[in-house]
Amino acid sequence: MNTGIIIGIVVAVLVVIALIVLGLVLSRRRRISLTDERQPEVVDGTTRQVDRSGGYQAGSGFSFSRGDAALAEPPQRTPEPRTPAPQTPAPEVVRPPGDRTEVDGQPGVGDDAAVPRDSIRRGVTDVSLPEPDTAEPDTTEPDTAEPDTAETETSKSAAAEPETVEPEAARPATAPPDTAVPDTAAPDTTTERTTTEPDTAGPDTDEPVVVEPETRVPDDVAEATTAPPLDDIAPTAGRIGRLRGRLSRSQGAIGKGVLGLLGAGDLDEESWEEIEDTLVMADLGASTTATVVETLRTELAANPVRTAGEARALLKRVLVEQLDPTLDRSIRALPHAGRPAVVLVVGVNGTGKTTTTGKLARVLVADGRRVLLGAADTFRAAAADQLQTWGERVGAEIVRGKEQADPAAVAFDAVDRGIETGVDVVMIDTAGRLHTKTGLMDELGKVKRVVEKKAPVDEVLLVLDATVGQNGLMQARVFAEVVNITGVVLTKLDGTAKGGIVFHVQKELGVPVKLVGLGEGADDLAPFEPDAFVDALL
Ligand SMILES: Nc1nc2c(ncn2[C@@H]2O[C@H](COP(=O)(O)OP(=O)(O)OP(=O)(O)O)[C@@H](O)[C@H]2O)c(=O)[nH]1
Repeated sequence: MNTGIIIGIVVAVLVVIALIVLGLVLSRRRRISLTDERQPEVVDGTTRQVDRSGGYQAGSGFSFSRGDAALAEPPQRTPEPRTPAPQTPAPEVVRPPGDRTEVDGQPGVGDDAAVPRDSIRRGVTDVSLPEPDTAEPDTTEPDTAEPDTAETETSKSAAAEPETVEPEAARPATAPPDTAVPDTAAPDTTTERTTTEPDTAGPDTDEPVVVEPETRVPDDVAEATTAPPLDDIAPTAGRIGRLRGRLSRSQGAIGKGVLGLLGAGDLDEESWEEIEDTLVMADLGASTTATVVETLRTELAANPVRTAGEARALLKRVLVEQLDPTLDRSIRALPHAGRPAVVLVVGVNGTGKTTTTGKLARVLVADGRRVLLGAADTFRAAAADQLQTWGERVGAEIVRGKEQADPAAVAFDAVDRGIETGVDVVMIDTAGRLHTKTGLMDELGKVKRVVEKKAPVDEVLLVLDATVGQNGLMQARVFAEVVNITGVVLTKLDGTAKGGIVFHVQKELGVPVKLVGLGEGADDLAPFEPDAFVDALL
């Protein structure tokens, strides 16, 4: 055969083979796969929370609502869609100068505190609780006084500082669970501060750090090996019923004590006095006690009870009435106007703010919400560590600052970050403060004002320790003056016979008790429901 013909045949065969291969490749590319091999695209620190809830929704137990204050301000930034959270590490939040509150012509946070921030550290945690004396003279200057000038000076001094922008980015962004982040964040963040930031005067004013454990992990495999295991969260519905036994001490006082007397038949004056004493001892407060006794006397005069059951039903009705079941006890923790809800948690030290913040975050996560925690308790490094652990257990991101950093700056950055990442709610844990330290209270007021430059604060939860009784009320009054409290959380009800404080607190403050802490366990938080609560007491 002619060589030319052979070459022609070979070329033709090669062309045919090439065409077949090309056809196969093209047909593969066009094929639509029905299996999603890219699940990790929606897995990050925040979407994990959604996955985690797995359709598990809170029942009627906890009630969440939208804050209406938000309607006033339009959204400043369009939040990102929920699922696509950043895959790449977002090591530190660095705000452009224009974003900082301190260049808004407003006073610098902490500038009017009685004790300057850059002086010796305030020993908040060392002061015993509670301190009933509220008469400490206020030597603090008004908010709007000096701060501006002082700020300008500190800004200048900061501007003079060398801006050695450094290897910060190379530092692993994810703090290990038990590592104190303040230490890792400490030295180099100062160099990242812009010249107009609030408290550049001191070395302690570092930029808040975002800790988002899960978002650092690129894919499922790595996540499985590095992310801490997430907690199982106890069902949120019907908790107060399940935790009923935790109220046993109060139960003995109010329930058994008063019921025993009521069921004893005709009551003489001595018996009524005993009932009154029992209620006062249980911390119902003089006014509520008087009303309860008066109502019981009237009701019993008209319709004497014949059985223990009737006595119980009467006492329950009278007590529930005192708790005003019509009050709105929903937690304003739902996003609105394209922004996350902002919940501020305040109270003196040791009442259980951090614990409550963590517990509530769990409930929200269980409800399928995306939560960001702001550790604005910068007075106590352990508080931020504690909160971080809570966050890691449920997969919530946390923004924290170095110890002694500006709490308002941390709170501001937490809200900013929450808006940026499109979470549902930002919960800010503040430092424990004593109402007798007026400067500290000023600072708390500022935290709220500064946050409100970014987004309205929807809920201010005052955490009160039920075991301190009446002193808690004094604290509450001072807090109510500084920040507009919208709800009370009564903690440690499991450790006291004075469950009656619930009545007193609500009547005194005119603010509903919304949540109760019934133990140190992660899920020992229950919504306050007057009917179920009184039921548990009796
Ligand atoms: N028994 C009981 N203990 C609680 C409850 N809530 C909180 N605690 C405990 O109270 C202690 C103080 O709680 P924290 O959350 O650290 O209090 P805090 O208000 O954040 O304290 P500071 O950070 O110092 O301001 C911890 O040991 C908690 O476990 C509760 O409902 N019942």
